[in-house]
Amino acid sequence: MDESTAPRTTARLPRTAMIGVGSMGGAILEGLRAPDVDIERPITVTTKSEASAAAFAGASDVTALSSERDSDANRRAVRGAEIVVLGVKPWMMRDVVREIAGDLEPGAVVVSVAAGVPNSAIEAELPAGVPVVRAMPNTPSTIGLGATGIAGGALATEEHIALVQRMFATVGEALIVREDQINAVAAVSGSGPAYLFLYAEEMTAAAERAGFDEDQARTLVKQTIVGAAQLWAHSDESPETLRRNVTSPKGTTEQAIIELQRGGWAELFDRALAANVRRSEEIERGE
Ligand SMILES: NC(=O)C1=CN([C@@H]2O[C@H](COP(=O)(O)OP(=O)(O)OC[C@H]3O[C@@H](n4cnc5c(N)ncnc54)[C@H](OP(=O)(O)O)[C@@H]3O)[C@@H](O)[C@H]2O)C=CC1
Ligand SMILES: O=C(O)[C@@H]1CCC=N1
Repeated sequence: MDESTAPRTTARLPRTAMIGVGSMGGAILEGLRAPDVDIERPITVTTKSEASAAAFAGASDVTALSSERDSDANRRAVRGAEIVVLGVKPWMMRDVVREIAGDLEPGAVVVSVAAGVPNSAIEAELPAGVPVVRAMPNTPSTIGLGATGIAGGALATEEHIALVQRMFATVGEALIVREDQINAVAAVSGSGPAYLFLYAEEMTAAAERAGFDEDQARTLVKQTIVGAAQLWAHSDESPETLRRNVTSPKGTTEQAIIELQRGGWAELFDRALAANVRRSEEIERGE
């Protein structure tokens, strides 16, 4: 573990509100709801639609409010919260921040997970002195295996950043980075699960073309990806060594690897990551 990652801790996380619990906010929420996570419960969450809030009906650990049913839902949710996690789309962020600005508890830290929204843009909509921290998580947070980059804004102290790191460390690895690295975190790990799922889709389709039925192809590919990932997780070896362990000299893997390397992966990944970062920069410019 890098020294900028936080150890999992047993200290209780304070009262938390989450504005927007869709794909990403919902993944963080599910991670935080794990029985071994020590957090003040209930966690208050808001959604736009009543249908999304209704999914939490009967839950004792989550209070869900929708802005469709209650136009004050977001303002109500942040009252009493020491951490406010904003999980709405980037282009909704400014309106939501303006909406809650007057109802934040003194000392509350505002955490945005939005791509392409700088801390300064959020700070500009808040009363003077409210600390803001950016986090760039990913969806495996839902099972406690997330990877999150964290960068404090101008008013965030080491304690604020440590608190946010502690929260995200309960749902995976949480690294403190510079804010100018957040777009690259989005490109690598924020979006990263999608690249792996694309690999799974393409590999499954190739397996079907090689003669397996859909179920067989899915089983072979899924178990290979999950097994290889677990093997890496349980090993001190580099991916290169683990790859070489599969690749017998003059064997079959070697031939496939030669073909794959002809695809120019280094340039391909450079281009993909650069396109991802460019999109964050466009969002930042309001495009
Ligand atoms: N998806 C990912 O893997 C990642 C996403 N992010 C960032 O996370 C943010 C959210 O993305 P994602 O989760 O994919 O988006 P989703 O559309 O899945 O979720 C958005 C959530 O916001 C809610 N919402 C919309 N408007 C309001 C409102 N006015 N008040 C309260 N809640 C509202 C929606 O409610 P309803 O369900 O009712 O519509 C939904 O719960 C984005 O800023 C994105 O950049 C960052 C890293 C990874
Ligand atoms: O695609 C997106 O914009 C978000 C940010 C990182 C992952 N998903």
